[in-house]
Amino acid sequence: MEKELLIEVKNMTKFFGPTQALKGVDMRFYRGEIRGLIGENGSGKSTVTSIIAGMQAASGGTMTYKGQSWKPENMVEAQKAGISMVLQEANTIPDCTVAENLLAGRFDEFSKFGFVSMKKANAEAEKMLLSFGITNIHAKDSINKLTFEDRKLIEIVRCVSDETEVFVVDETTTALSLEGRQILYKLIHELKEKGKCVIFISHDMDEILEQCTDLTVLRDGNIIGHLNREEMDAPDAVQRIRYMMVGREIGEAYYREDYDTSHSDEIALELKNVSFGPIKDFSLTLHKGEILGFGGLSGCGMHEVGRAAFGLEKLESGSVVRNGKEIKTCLQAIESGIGYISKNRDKEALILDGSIQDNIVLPLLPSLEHGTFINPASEKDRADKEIDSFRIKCGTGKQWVNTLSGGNKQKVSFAKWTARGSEVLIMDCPTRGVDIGVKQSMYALIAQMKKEGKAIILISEEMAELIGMADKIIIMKDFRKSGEVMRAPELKETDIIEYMI
Ligand SMILES: Nc1ncnc2c1ncn2[C@@H]1O[C@H](COP(=O)(O)OP(=O)(O)OP(=O)(O)O)[C@@H](O)[C@H]1O
Repeated sequence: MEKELLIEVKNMTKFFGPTQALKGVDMRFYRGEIRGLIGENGSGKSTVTSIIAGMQAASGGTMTYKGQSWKPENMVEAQKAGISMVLQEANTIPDCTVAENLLAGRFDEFSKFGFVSMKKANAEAEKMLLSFGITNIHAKDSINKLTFEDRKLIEIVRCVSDETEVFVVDETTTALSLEGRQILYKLIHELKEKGKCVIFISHDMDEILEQCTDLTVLRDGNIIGHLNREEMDAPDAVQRIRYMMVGREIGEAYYREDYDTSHSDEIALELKNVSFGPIKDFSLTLHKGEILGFGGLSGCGMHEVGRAAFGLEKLESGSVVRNGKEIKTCLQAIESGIGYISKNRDKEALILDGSIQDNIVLPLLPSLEHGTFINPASEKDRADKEIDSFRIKCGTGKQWVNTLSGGNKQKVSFAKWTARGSEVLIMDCPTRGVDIGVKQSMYALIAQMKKEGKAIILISEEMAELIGMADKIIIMKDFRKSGEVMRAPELKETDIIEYMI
């Protein structure tokens, strides 16, 4: 059957100053498809989709939507016309309830004589949540109290309505919990069945191959090619897609290949009977040369443990200890050689209105000081070294972080701790949003750090990442440790899931 064309993009270009993000892109999107978009960090995926969704204008080219010329002024216009997009970064309105977030811009529907009936609004919000199968979040909940992962779900619920014709998901899965991912997958398949179009951006090849009906590969602002479902099922599909993405062969070796779980007896960091909020009496010991993985479902407490280990949580009792000293603040943590890559990249990991260089050198400034003077040349050298080794796609280190693509921002939040030579690294979803080539280098770097005797806490929603990298995996459930497994060739995801549910 002939597919019905929904959106056509012709010869689209986009310039950001000297950077050309799109170099004459042609694309067609049809009803009833889940179109994957894949490509290295900075290849133009978010740029092209954000233009379709009205967030910014193209520099050149044309678009049609349902056969008519399409040039939206803003996201609201696009959303009203049926095109909505979930962004990579957190995008909920703080200090409001879940209902206020979900119904923002729609309160007229629930008001009479200027008075809003919150009862009706809350009932509507509750209905929306239920229709997505979300039962653990409620209309009256404060959005501030929700986890990062649950706030991402709220964004999805807000974006999709009966009127949605095109739903763009920009690298969202890695921000969700494992349950959140299932809700998203169910949703996109329902939309496909209803003849809508889903544009699905992801760096996870397995996810793309499982969920999408078609795939488009971008590289450096160009479309490199398309694959249909049959081509995606071919035995050489993964190799072919990788080659299209990076323009060279990428080896299979991805995670650690060794099974050596030995480490020094020396303790690098200890959490001793720590209690705060729902976490009660939690202890852990991290040794030099050890990679300690943490996994679990949404709200299991693993992200909170990472924060506490970096001095970000106010403890009710117990202590965080490194080298015999208590760590009570993140400043003390940094001074004692601890680094922390937060999952909440834009809010906790980066100074968005600052340069790449400033972000990278900030934690190591004391080591660059000569008296009261900091040599600008050494700042630049240290930053340039990290920009090179992480292949951060930018003009110069002076470029502001908020102009980088999502994956390139993630590289900066990783690079600032490697530049500092942190002895203990707490990584909360460190490879979030980075492409396969960089992921490979990050994993190699983590394995190298272990060899150098550095101590690593790896918190991850990716079970393959935990199995592939950790010496020991601690599984959490309901804010407690529910299980523990050791690295082994025969270790499978099901061995971990058993302790999660
Ligand atoms: N506001 C901006 N100012 C300057 N450059 C920008 C801006 N937005 C995007 N760019 C640049 O445009 C290029 C394409 O970025 P885009 O976000 O589309 O990449 P992407 O394929 O979505 O990457 P990722 O996988 O990392 O999310 C990058 O080089 C990026 O730095």
